[in-house]
Amino acid sequence: MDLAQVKKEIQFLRNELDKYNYEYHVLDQPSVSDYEYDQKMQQLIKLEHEFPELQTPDSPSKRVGGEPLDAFEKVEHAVPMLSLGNAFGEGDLRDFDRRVREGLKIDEVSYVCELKIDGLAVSLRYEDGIFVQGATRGDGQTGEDITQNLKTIRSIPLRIDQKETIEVRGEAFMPQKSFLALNEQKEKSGEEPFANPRNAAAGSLRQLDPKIASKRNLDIFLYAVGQWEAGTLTSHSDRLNYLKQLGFKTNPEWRVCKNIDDVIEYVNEWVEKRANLSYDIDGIVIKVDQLDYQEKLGFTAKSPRWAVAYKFPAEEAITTLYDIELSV
Ligand SMILES: CC(C)(CNC(=O)c1ccc(Oc2ccccc2)cc1)c1ccc2c(N)nc(N)nc2n1
Repeated sequence: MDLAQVKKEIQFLRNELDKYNYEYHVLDQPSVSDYEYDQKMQQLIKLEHEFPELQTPDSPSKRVGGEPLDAFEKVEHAVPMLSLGNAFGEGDLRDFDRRVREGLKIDEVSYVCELKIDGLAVSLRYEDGIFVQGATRGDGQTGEDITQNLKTIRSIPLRIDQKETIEVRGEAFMPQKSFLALNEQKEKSGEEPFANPRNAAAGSLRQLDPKIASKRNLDIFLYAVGQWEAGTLTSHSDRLNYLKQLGFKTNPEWRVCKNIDDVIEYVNEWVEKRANLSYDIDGIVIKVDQLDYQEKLGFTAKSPRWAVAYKFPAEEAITTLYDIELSV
């Protein structure tokens, strides 16, 4: 094959692998076998190895992790990653709603309720449609550059069909199944097991060697947009739909609630349903849906006045469950 044909073949393989990856890890609807996926990946890696000048940072071959880093670089977030005030009961939620309605001088305001995934907050930056940088939350202003590790999360798109610079935020996490398998492996090799999936996800993303992170089956749900010049949407729910349209994995359980009574109903529903999820959650995040209302309410020193995290009571039961699972 001449160089032009190699280029075409590489581009074809990349598009195929990106498509398979999206179907499997974002839609959970694979259209090819693992064997066929691996075959195509091996072909791509071989061609990129033979023609290193055709390597690009957004190739699906980068999912398996490159060389280990000596240290993580610091990253200044273009837009700070804020934290959330907490609510511990129905009274706190009604107080939050009252403060919001008084701040807006209106009688009823709709909210978006989202599951609060028990993982690690991260920010993903895309320039010219390419995933160029991923960082931890850090202190909200400065985080650590963990781009290489985040590239190994198969549900993170390495390219999106949007040219404006955009920063999206979400929670990286380890599914319970992967957590139990990892701890079994650690038990077998006499290593200290992780206490919970959140620590396992944080520990995996803090590995300097991306090949380790690549084997940890991490996943992510995106839930917010940070910097985005071209942002013209008017509600948070529209933004969640837009993130999904761009190819990001968003959590399917979010709901628009027309008032605080519906929010409380949603929260109570998930106190029960939480145990059936394949990942850990530690609460529900409630956000004023309309972006102009968010703008009007603004922020305290470190949190938005238009959002709150309802925290579930810390569960002994869950930890006991992991202990039982490990002991069998
Ligand atoms: C609401 C927000 C705090 C994100 N939003 C921001 O971080 C944020 C940051 C600057 C903003 O605007 C500013 C721009 C410039 C300066 C200051 C603020 C607006 C929102 C948040 C935090 C944690 C969440 C979580 N664990 N789960 C879900 N599901 N949602 C979450 N949402």
